[in-house]
Amino acid sequence: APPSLDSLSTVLNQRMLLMKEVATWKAEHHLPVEDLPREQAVLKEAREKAAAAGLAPQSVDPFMHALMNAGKAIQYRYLADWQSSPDGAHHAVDLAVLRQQIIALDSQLLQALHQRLQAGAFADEDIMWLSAQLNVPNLSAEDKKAVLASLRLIRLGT
Ligand SMILES: C=C(O[C@@H]1C=C(C(=O)O)C=C[C@H]1O)C(=O)O
Repeated sequence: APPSLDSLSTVLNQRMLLMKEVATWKAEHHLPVEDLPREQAVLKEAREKAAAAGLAPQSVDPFMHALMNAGKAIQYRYLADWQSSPDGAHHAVDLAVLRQQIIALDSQLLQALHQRLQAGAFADEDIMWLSAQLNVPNLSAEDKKAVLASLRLIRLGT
């Protein structure tokens, strides 16, 4: 792997894999996928963690939006699949627990990004390598591209 991209790809996959669990909870509790107040809270937390990790806080906004858009799209695809054949045996994990895990992963993501950017800007090979590593069920090629493109907008803090 190119330097310091390993943990970035691992944590990105972990965050997107959790979307199946989130969708399971929402299906059981008849909750909508999109929760805009929650997205605001996630974004605010990400800016604070970005600043603490040594990144320019606003520069992570497009990345966080792309991640949350990908996360919602993954959930919608699960819910569409379960419409005709419910995932009956699966026991839902509490949404509050899942959200704590998501916030913890975001913190790790921002730290990994800081480490990576200290070694230099993302090169085309880095993006290609990451693209091959991101393999989560129900993640579309377009959503993956948007997440990867937004990575290049992240800047070190001053
Ligand atoms: C993951 C969730 O679903 C959606 C995606 C979010 C995210 O990726 O952080 C946040 C809020 C929701 O719009 C959630 O509700 O926690």
